[in-house]
Amino acid sequence: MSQDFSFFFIPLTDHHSSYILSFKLMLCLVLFLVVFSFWLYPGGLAWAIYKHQTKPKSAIPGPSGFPLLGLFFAFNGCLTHRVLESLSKSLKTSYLMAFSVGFTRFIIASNPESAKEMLSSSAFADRPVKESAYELLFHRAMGFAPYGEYWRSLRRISATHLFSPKRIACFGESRQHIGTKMVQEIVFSMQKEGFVEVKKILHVGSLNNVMMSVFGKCYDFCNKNGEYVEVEGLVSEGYELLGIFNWSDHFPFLGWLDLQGVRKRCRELVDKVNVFVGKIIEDHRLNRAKNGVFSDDFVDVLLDLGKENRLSDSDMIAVLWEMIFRGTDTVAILLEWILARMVLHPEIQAKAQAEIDSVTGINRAVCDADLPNLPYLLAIIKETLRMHPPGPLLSWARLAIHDTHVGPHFIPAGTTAMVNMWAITHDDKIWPKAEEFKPERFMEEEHDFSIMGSDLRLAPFGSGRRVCPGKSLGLATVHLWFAQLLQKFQWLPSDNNVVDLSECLKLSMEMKHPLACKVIPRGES
Ligand code: HEM
Repeated sequence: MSQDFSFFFIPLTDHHSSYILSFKLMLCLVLFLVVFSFWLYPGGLAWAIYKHQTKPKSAIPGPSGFPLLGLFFAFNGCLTHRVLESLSKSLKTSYLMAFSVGFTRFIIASNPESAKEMLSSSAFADRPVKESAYELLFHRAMGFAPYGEYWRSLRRISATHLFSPKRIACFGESRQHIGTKMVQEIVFSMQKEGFVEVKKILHVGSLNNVMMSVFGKCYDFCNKNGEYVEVEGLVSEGYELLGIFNWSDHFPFLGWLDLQGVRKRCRELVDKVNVFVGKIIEDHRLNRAKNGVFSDDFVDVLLDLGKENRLSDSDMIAVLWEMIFRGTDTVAILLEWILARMVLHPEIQAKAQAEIDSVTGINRAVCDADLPNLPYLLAIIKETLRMHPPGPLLSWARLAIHDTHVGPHFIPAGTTAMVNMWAITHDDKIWPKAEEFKPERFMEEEHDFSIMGSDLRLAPFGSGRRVCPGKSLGLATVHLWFAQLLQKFQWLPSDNNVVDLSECLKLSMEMKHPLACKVIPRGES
C-alpha cells in the first residue's frame, strides 16, 4: 500500500529560495566574522579561545599568523629562530610575544629580563611532551619527565654519578684518547680524499665519548660496522623523529591519522632501542653475577641504586638512551661550528695556537689539566656559542604548570614558553657589533661572566631548574678536543668548498652545508 507523503513537501516558491539563499549568506558572514575576530585576536586562534581569561588590555601582543594554522609555517622551515626574531622585532614584542600554532598557545621571550623571569620560575619547570617524545618513552627520562619527585631523583643521581666534577675529571684520559683518534682519522681522510669532512669524525668521537661514560663501551673508528652502525642508526632516527614538526601535536583531532607516520616510526625505533639497551643492561648484570667485577659506568650506577631510588628496566632504558641521545650531537655540532670559524679567521686561529704552544711547549700533547690556562680558546668557544648556539630556541620548550604571570602579562596554565636565545645573542644593544666574530669581547671585563645560566645575555645551556645537567661535561669535552685539533693542525679552506655558514635548525642548529676543509699538520706548513 503506497503512502502519500506529499504533505511533507512544501513547494519552493521563488520567494522561499531567495530566503534560503540569504540565510546561507548570513550564516557564512557570521562564521567568517567569528573566525576573523578569533584570528585577529593578539597571538591568534589559540589565544582567542582563552581570551575570557586574558583581558584584552593586558593581552600579550603577537601576530595572528594564518587563520587556524597560526605560525605553523615558521616551524616547518629551518630558520624558525630567525623568523621569530624578525617578527618580535617588527612588532616590538621582544619582552614577550604571543602566537598560536593550531590550538597550541605559545609565548616567546627575546629579552634577557623576561627570559630570566620565565626560566627561573617554578611555574615553567615542566616541558610540553611532544607525541614523538612520549612515544620514544622520553617522559620517563630526565628531559621530558614531569616536574616532580621522579624527575628530581633522576637529576640527583646523574648530578652525583655522571656530571660531578670528580666524574668528569675521571673520564679525562678517555676523552683525550678519543681526541687523539679523531686526529688520526683526520690524517687518514686528508690522505684519502685531499680534504676532510669533519662532521662524521666529530660525530663518531662524540658518540664514543658518551658511550664510554654511560655504557663503558668504545667503538673502533676504522671498523665502522656491526654494533657501531646499529647505535648510530638508532641515534640518527631518534634525532630525526624528535626534530619533526608533528601536525598532531597542535591539531589533536589529526592525532589518530598519524599523517607523517611519526608514531609508527617511533614505535619501531623503541622496539629496537629496547633490544639494544636491554642487552647492554643484561650483559652488565651477567658480568656482575659472574665476576663480581663492577665497572664504574652509568649502567652500573643505576644497577647499584638503593631500594628507594631503584628504577624499573624500562625506565633505566629510557634514562640511558636519553643520555646517549642528548650528549652526542650537541658537542659534535658545536665543534663543527668552531672549526668553521677557525677556517674563516686565520688570525684568531694563529692566536689560539700561540696560546696552546705557550702552555704546552712544542712537543707535549695538550690535556685536561691545561684547560684552565687556555682562556682564549674558551673565549672562542663562548663566541661560537653566542653566534651559533646549538639550541637557538633552547632546544626543548617549557610548559606553564599553573596560571602565572610574566611581568604584567597573565599566562594561562598549559601555555608553551620559549626563549629565543639566538635573538638575545644577536641583539646589537646587548652585544655591540653582534654580527662580528670577536672572541676578544669575552676577554674584557664587561663580558667576562658565566655562561652556565646565571646571566641570560648568553645562556646556551638554558637556565633555572631544567638547565642542562651535562653543561660542564659538554664544555670540558669541547674545550679539550678543540685544543687537541688546533695543536695538531692548521685549518684551511679546501680548494673546492667555501665555508658556508648557513644554518639549519633541526633538533639542534646545524651547519646546512657540512664543513669540508683542509688541514696541514702544524710545523709542516
Ligand atoms: C655543547 C653541549 C650542550 C648544549 C649546548 C646543551 C644545551 C641544552 C639546553 C639548551 C637544554 C635545555 C635547558 C633548559 O630548558 O633550560 C639542555 C637540556 C638537557 N641536556 Fe644539554 N646541552 C649540551 C650537552 C649535554 C650533554 C653532554 C648531556 C648529557 C650527556 C646533556 C643532557 C641534557 C639533558 C638530560 C637535558 C634535560 C634536562 C631537564 O629537562 O631536566 N646535554 N641542554
